[in-house]
Amino acid sequence: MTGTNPGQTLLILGASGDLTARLLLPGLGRLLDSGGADGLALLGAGTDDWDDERWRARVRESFGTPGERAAQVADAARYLRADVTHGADLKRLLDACQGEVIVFFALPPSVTAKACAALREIGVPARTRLACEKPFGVDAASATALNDLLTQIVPEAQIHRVDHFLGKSTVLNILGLRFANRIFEPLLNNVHVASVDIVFDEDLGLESRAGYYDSAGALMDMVQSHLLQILALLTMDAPPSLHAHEFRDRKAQVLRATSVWNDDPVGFSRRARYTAGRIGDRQLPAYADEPGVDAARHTETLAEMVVAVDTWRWAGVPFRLRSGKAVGNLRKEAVITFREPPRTPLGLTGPERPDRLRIGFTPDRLDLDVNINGPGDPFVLDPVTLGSEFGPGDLPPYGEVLRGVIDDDPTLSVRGDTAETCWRIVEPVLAAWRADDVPLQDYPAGSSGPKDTLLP
Ligand SMILES: NC(=O)C1=CN([C@@H]2O[C@H](COP(=O)(O)OP(=O)(O)OC[C@H]3O[C@@H](n4cnc5c(N)ncnc54)[C@H](OP(=O)(O)O)[C@@H]3O)[C@@H](O)[C@H]2O)C=CC1
Ligand SMILES: O=C1O[C@H](COP(=O)(O)O)[C@@H](O)[C@H](O)[C@H]1O
Repeated sequence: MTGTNPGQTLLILGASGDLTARLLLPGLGRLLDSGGADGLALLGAGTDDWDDERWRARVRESFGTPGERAAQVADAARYLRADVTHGADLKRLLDACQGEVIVFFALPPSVTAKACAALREIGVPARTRLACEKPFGVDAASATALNDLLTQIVPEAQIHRVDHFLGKSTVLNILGLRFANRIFEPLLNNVHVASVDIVFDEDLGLESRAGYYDSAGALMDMVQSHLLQILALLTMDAPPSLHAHEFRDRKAQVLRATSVWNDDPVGFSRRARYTAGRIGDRQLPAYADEPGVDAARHTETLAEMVVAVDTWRWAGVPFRLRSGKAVGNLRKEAVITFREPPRTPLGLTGPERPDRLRIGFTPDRLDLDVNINGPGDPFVLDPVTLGSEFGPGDLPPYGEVLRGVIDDDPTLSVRGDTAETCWRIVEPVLAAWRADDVPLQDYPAGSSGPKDTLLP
């Protein structure tokens, strides 16, 4: 144990996995060195025949260049071999924990469900927290079943459904942008806003994740989870405080009012899959030819859908959501496009483009495009862009997420009912795609995406 508080053990189920190595441990290392997790012990578990030393080497490698606090935790980390779907193995793991237990399910979703069923049988120590990765279920029914199972193990307040986008400082900056000044918030409604685009196009391809991704696809992987969370932050009413219950109530309200535009999933969704192509100096094979992919599944690597947020404030404004893999021109931003001014005085001429507020998620920026008088002739309009960089956050997203779990603060986790609501929003689109009512388009890796798009 390190630190001075009574202590907690972070029990990572799936210690040898990709999520643990690439995201979870680096976030933990930074959190430890910031002083945000004193007294934490680390126990890894998995089916691999590792010992403490092998696990400590993995932890150190993922911590990068740790400071003193993180190095201490790495040196004291322990590993136990276990099949986490077996109650007896889980009991052995829980018995090896000191202080309060945080169980992080860094497991394939089907294994998580089995591990939860086993935990329900054996019970867990008081105040145990459960941290579940996305995807949370595969549809509304399975999310409801998983919620039922989890709440038979611990109360809802001790369940953290992780969405690492909510730990991104740029995403959280939406709150400051909207609610810490008088400039933007009065304009964010259907009187002034024509449309909103939330786009997360990545240049990454499958990256050897067929085992998970081929049964998920872009709609489940990104839109159902992360992009709907961004939509909630952009559309919710101001919460009186950022306490978990108020913040999560506000998000839940707008998501409950959200549905496919015109209730028409065929007209207002698009799906596509990348073919072979080049991105920078990388040559990507067609998604369908990637190892582990079953081409007949028709898994989409790019998804688009348009939703309505049917509230007084937002009725009539289309929200276009899109995320794609292997896209050439990176676009990771939310763009709020304003309506035209009611009238431009006669005598002012020149090019006009819509006023836009752009919140960039990578790079982390804020840009406001507005029409004003430019240099030279004062009667000729000129579009200008006023921009600013958001400062970097103290912690990476998984550091923020882990801080919430360790501090027993569920603000940045997704509430059970909201997880189900998000499935309800996308289910009509999933059904239309399964019925083949929306054609699966192609786009070459490295291109800007499919021809038939719902984005302007
Ligand atoms: N990787 C990523 O970038 C992201 C992943 N996620 C989510 O995180 C979760 C884990 O994903 P990822 O790390 O990529 O998956 P991996 O397949 O890389 O890792 C899964 C881990 O679970 C272990 N495991 C499987 N079955 C058992 C079992 N019965 N008992 C004990 N351990 C078991 C595996 O060990 P072994 O191989 O030895 O069986 C492995 O260490 C998934 O829900 C995924 O959706 C979310 C966001 C990003
Ligand atoms: O959860 C996921 O997010 C990443 C994108 O998030 P980033 O923080 O790494 O930019 C995405 O690539 C991945 O497919 C998805 O599972």
